[in-house]
Amino acid sequence: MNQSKEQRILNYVLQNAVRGDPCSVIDAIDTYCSQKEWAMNVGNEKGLILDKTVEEINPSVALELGTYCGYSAVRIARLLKAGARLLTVEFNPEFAAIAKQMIEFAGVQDKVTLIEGPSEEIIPQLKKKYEVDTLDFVFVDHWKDRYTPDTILLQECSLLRKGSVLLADNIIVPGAPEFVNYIRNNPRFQCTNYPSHLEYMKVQDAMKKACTLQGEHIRST
Ligand SMILES: O=C(NCCNC(=O)c1cc(-c2ccc(F)cc2)cc(O)c1O)c1cc(O)ncn1
Ligand SMILES: [Mg+2]
Repeated sequence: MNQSKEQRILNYVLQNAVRGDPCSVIDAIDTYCSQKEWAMNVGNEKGLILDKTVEEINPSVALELGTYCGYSAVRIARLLKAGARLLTVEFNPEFAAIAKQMIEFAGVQDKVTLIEGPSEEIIPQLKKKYEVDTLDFVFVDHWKDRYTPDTILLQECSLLRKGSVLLADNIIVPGAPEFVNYIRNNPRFQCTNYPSHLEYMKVQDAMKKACTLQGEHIRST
C-alpha cells in the first residue's frame, strides 16, 4: 500500500533532522513541505507569530486543537518552561500516529500529551481525566467549523480564566468566518489580528489572538 504524504514527511524528518533537536525537526518539515509536498503545518512565518505568543504568555498548561503531524506541537513544546505541559488533540488516527513519532523524535514527549479523538468529546474530559484546572493558552488549528463551537465549549467547561489566550490559525484561508464574527462581537474577548501568509505559499492568511477578559465567574445570587 503506498505511503501517505504524512508518512513521507515523517520519513524525511527521520533521515534529515537530529534526534532530540526540535529546531532541526521544524526546519526539516518546512524544507520538505516548501520544496517537495505542500502540507497544512502552520509553517515558519505564522510559526514565528505562534512562538512570540507562547513566549509572551509562558503558559504552564497549553492546549492545541488539531495536531496533524505534530509540527506546531513541537514548536510550542520546545518553548515551554520546566514542568509546563501541552495537551494536543487530533481526531484522525493516521495523523495522530505520525505526530506521536514526530514528537518523540524531537525529544519533547515529556512535555506533550497527545490525545486522539474528536475535540467535542475531549474538551469536557480535560478537568477530570487530564487534571486541568484552567488553560493559559489554546492554539486553535483544527476543522474550521469547530472553532466557534469548541470556543463556546471551553467556556462552558470553565477552562478559560481571565487572561487565557486563544490563537487561531487560518482566519483567511481556508477561513473561519463564523469564528471571526463570534469572537469579534463577544465582549468577553479582546482580539488582535496578525496578517500573514498561508504556509509555504504567497497567499494571504491571518491569525487571530483572543484574550479572555473575564473567566467563568461564580454566578452571584
Ligand atoms: O483534518 C482535520 N483538521 C485539519 C484542520 N486544518 C485544516 O483543515 C487546514 C487546512 C489548510 C488548507 C489551506 C488551503 C488549502 F487549499 C487546503 C487546506 C491550511 C491549514 O493551516 C489548516 O490548518 C480534522 C479532521 C477532523 O475530522 N476533525 C478535526 N480536524
Ligand atoms: Mg492551520
